[in-house]
Amino acid sequence: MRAVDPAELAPATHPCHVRAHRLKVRAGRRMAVDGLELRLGRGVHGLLGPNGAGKTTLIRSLATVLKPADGELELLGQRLGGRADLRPLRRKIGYLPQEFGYYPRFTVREFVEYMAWLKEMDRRHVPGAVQRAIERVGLADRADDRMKTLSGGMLRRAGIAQAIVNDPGLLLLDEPTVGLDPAQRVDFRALLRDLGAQACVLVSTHLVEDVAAACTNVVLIDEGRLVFQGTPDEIAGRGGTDDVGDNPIERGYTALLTRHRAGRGAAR
Ligand SMILES: Nc1ncnc2c1ncn2[C@@H]1O[C@H](COP(=O)(O)OP(=O)(O)OP(=O)(O)O)[C@@H](O)[C@H]1O
Repeated sequence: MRAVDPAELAPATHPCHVRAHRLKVRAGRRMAVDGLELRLGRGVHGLLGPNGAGKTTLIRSLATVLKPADGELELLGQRLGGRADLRPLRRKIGYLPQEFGYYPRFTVREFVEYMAWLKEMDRRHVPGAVQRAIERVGLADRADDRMKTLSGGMLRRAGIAQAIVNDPGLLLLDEPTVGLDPAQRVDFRALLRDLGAQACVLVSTHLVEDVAAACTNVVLIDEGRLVFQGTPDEIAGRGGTDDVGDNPIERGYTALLTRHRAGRGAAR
C-alpha cells in the first residue's frame, strides 16, 4: 500500500470550476468549439478572440444552453453528459447572454425576481438577494421603474443583476460592457473584481481596457481552440514593437494570433 501524501487529503484550495478536454460544440452546422482544452478556477477570466472565434458558443455551452458534441466538460465539479439532471448545476450558474429577453412591462425588481424564481431560489431569500443584486449594479434608484423605460446601459446592468442574483459559483458574461458609458464601465470593473474573489467569472470582451483593469487571467481562443492562457502581463509580454496594436496587451494579442495561425497553416 502506498503512503498517502497529506496534501491529497486536504481540501482543494483552488478547485477547478471549469474543465474542458477536447471539447467540441456545434453552432448550426459549424464546429465552433473544436477540441478546446481549458481549466478555469476562481478569479476573473477575460475571454478574447477575433470575430467568429467561438466565444459565444463556448459561453453558451458552459451555461448548459448548448450540449457538447464531443469531448469532456466538467462544471463546478459536475461532469456533463448522459441524462444527468442539470437543474442543481444551473442554480449555481449565472449567465448574461449577448442579447437577453425580458417583459418590457416588468419593473427591474420584477425582472430580477422572476429570474431568481426561474433559478429555483429559496423564496425566503429572494427579496433580499434581489435588492442586493440591484444595488451592486447601481440601479437601486430605478428598481421600481419598468424595463421599457431604461437606457441600453441600464438594461445591461439589469441583465448583470439577474446573472448575479443567485451568488453563482460560475458567472458567464457575454460582452457585458457593451452600451455602458465610461463611468459605468469603471464601476463594472470594480464589481467584476469583487465577484471574482468568490467565484469563477468568465467575461467575453473586445475591450482590452476591461481585460487590463479587471481580469486576473486571459483566455485567448481562435477557431474554437485555445491559443493562450495567462495573466494580462504575460499576454502583454508576448508582443513586440512591430506587432499591430495601440497598447502592450493588443500587441501581445496580435502576436499570439499571428503565430498561432502561421503554425496552423503550416500544419494543414
Ligand atoms: N446559429 C448558427 N448557425 C451557423 N453558424 C453559426 C451559428 N452561430 C455561430 N455560428 C458560427 O460559429 C462560429 C463561432 O461563432 P461565435 O458566435 O461563437 O463566435 P464569437 O467568437 O462569439 O464571435 P463574435 O466576436 O463575432 O461575437 C462563427 O463562424 C459563426 O459564424
